[in-house]
Amino acid sequence: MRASLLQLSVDSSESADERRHRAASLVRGRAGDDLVVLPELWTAGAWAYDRWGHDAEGVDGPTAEVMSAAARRAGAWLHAGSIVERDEDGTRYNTALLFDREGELRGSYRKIHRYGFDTGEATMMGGGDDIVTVPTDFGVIGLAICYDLRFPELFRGLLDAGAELIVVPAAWPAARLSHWQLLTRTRALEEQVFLLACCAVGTHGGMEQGGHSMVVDPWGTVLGAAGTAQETVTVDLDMAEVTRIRTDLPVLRDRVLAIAAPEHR
Ligand SMILES: O=C(O)CCC(=O)C(=O)O
Repeated sequence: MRASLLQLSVDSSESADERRHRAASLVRGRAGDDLVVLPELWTAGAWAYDRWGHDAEGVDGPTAEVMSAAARRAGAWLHAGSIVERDEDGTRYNTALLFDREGELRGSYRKIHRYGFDTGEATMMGGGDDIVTVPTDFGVIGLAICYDLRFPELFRGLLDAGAELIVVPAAWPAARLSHWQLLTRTRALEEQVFLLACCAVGTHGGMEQGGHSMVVDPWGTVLGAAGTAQETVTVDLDMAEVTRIRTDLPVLRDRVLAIAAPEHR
């Protein structure tokens, strides 16, 4: 299967609506791909806290509408990155959306681990509760977002739920690029999955986002990587590699589940 990461520039020079239409045109141009991926919170801006109230929307809001149409036009599965979701009670979430080739919303995931410690997302958004995997015609996709990369237990949960390919949209700070490069490879290697990590570039809200989107195979090898400009990374993935590597190097079979007992948590 063929996948593309759209490493989008997200800065304060355009409105959410302008960026939505720019992103949609990039997605429409990916006809022939099986999966297209966008970064985290690219509509409002992950670091533009002052925009979140204005740009928050439902999972059937303007981003979903435009992305659904773009997925249908490209004939590809579309991981539309994440949006600032506002639910009917007014609570905001950082929510990833996954559309199928017909533009149907087939999965949504509310980011479980909120970044910011005592600021930003950690105080302005609610956290999700659910591990989400979605079966597709090329394999089972697991969903995670940015800061989630620091929490291996989520990725083990995705593995146990059947994930063969994990998609991670991000707005990772450039200042911690080395963590990004280490964690993406580590999560792919430890769960023996393909990991598709799509980061934004550009500066807004005083934060430079690091780019360096990458695709890592279940052996931990980087199959494709971007730099620091807006660009597209396209890779061909042999999904049979997941079973092959899990069979040839059967470390997952050697898990000792007793050490995950609740008293040790
Ligand atoms: O963990 C980090 O260093 C960055 C996380 C982050 O930027 C995010 O979750 O939005």
